[in-house]
Amino acid sequence: MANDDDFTFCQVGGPDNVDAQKFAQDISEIRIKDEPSNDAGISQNNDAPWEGKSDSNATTKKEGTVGSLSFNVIDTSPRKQVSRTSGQVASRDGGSSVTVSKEQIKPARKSAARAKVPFEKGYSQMDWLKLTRTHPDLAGLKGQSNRRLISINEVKQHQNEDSMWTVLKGHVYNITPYMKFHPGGVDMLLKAVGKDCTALFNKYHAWVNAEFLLEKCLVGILDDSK
Ligand code: HEM
Repeated sequence: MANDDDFTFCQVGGPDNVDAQKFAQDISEIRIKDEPSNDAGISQNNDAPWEGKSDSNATTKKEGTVGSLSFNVIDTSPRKQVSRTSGQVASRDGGSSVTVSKEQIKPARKSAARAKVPFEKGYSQMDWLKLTRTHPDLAGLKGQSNRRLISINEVKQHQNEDSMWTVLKGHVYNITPYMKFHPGGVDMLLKAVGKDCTALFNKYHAWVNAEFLLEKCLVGILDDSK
């Protein structure tokens, strides 16, 4: 829209947006002659930048003119999950401005099958945090520094029940004590033993803060010079 008088704002609900809501209501009855009309005289459009593209999240967009002004009203009323943000919207001719908040529709998270394993009594994430705070040597360092450079060959040697090491994001961890606490189960975590598990880790849960969870299991830094 090249017209200098064009402006766009959102129609929203909520007690703190009475002005914007009233304004939106006042103009919501306006129809556009040339536009092919549907039942409500509303043109469906999904091109607002904060919209999701799925049908369930569809928003309505009304366009029209008042005097020399043309406008869009984008109704983003919540269908499902929403988050709120707020901001200032002003007409481009420098005229009055209204503070509105827009209902931002989050795309629903894809329902990938989750394979979380019910934890055994005493092996919840809370139990793990307690253990990391109280155990004197979870990594099994026996006084050695955890800044030591460790080769991948040395990591490969730690694949037995008593000592299971893995590499994650350049850090070498002794994950033996974490095994039964892993929410994805022991079998899954066993796939990490003796190798660099960064790709696997990111595939399943890149969001997990392993640096924090495994802080006390750090045995050294991967020496990738060889
Ligand atoms: C080595 C460090 C790892 C840590 C600290 C870790 C930690 C976690 C945590 C905290 C969760 C719960 C996630 C949530 O509730 O959102 C989880 C779940 C899970 N993890 Fe791991 N994990 C590790 C490695 C791995 C590896 C290597 C695999 C695959 C081979 C794996 C597979 C899974 C699966 C399948 C789940 C359950 C599904 C899910 O929550 O989405 N994890 N892990």
